[in-house]
Amino acid sequence: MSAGIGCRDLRVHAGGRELLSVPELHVSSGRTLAVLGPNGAGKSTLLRALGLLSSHRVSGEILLDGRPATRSLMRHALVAVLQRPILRRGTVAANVISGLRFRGVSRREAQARAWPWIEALGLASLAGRDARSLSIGEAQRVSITRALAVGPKVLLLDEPFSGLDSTTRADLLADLRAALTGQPTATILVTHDRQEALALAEDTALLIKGRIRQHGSTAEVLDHPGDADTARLLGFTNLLPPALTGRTHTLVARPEHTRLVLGPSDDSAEVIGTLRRTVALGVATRVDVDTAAGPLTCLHPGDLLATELPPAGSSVRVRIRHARPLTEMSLATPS
Ligand SMILES: Nc1ncnc2c1ncn2[C@@H]1O[C@H](COP(=O)(O)OP(=O)(O)OP(=O)(O)O)[C@@H](O)[C@H]1O
Repeated sequence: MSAGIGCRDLRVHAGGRELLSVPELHVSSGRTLAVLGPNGAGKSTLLRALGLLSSHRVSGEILLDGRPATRSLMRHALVAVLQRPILRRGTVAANVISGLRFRGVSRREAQARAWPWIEALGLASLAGRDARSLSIGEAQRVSITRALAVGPKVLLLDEPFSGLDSTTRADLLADLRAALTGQPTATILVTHDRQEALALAEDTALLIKGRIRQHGSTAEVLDHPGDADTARLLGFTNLLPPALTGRTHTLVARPEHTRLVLGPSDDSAEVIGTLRRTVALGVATRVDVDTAAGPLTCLHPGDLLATELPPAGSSVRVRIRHARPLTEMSLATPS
């Protein structure tokens, strides 16, 4: 019996169509899985189905510690944190404690158990504040602290960082990762942001059109797209088919690894194209190039002077560093 949450032959239907089909998935206690996918991929559908929270037609098995989950078992095991924090009236401390109180823990014990989490998540100075006066970032921090204080077997996070500014998000991600380390919680983070997957999750599953296309360690999955859809999702937006490169596989590359060749060069790995447009982005300059096999985007660091770049319509050479072949990864669940 494997501790954690999982599913077998999970299918979800609504509105006369299949929204999700996941033959097998398992997240062990103590590990975090990021489910990364574009809008409409089925991420929230998967999360709700796993938590037995779905209002759609669901078939298959949801497993808690290797056994079929019931609603009552799941209610005790699970805490979910959603995109918009829902806080109760009262102070920050009262909100953090409320998760434990809701589970029947006495006030005295709830306070004793919640306080270390209030301190660990940096909320001590806000503990007496009215929760309704908090910023969205502070409110989400309270919501996450309330979830952690419960010590859940399963923690489901549905894009909880998406409304936060980048600094607040980075801080909360780091604090959450530190707080989860060593805890026997199986955590699933739904996100469309690969930086969040990198910051929080040891494992990542790529979900596209209701199917898991890749699943493995986060570092491996994020760097090894298996098809054009996953390449786009992971930021490898430049596709180079064999006809363009002479290689046996299609290669993919990130724009930041794709540059115009601005000086003389006889590098045989270059690609020929026509410069379509140049856009100054402040910290970088984007150059769009049309090739015989489709468009390529180059990203040059800094603000390139117009005089350094050839005019639109010029024939240009493009050099690609760190191109990756599209290679199917194993869909096996990581241990
Ligand atoms: N009741 C319904 N009937 C038909 N289709 C539905 C229903 N509810 C959701 N869907 C569809 O299911 C698909 C998956 O939705 P879901 O909210 O799970 O995606 P998501 O990956 O979480 O997207 P986002 O990142 O935009 O929140 C979408 O195409 C959505 O339109």
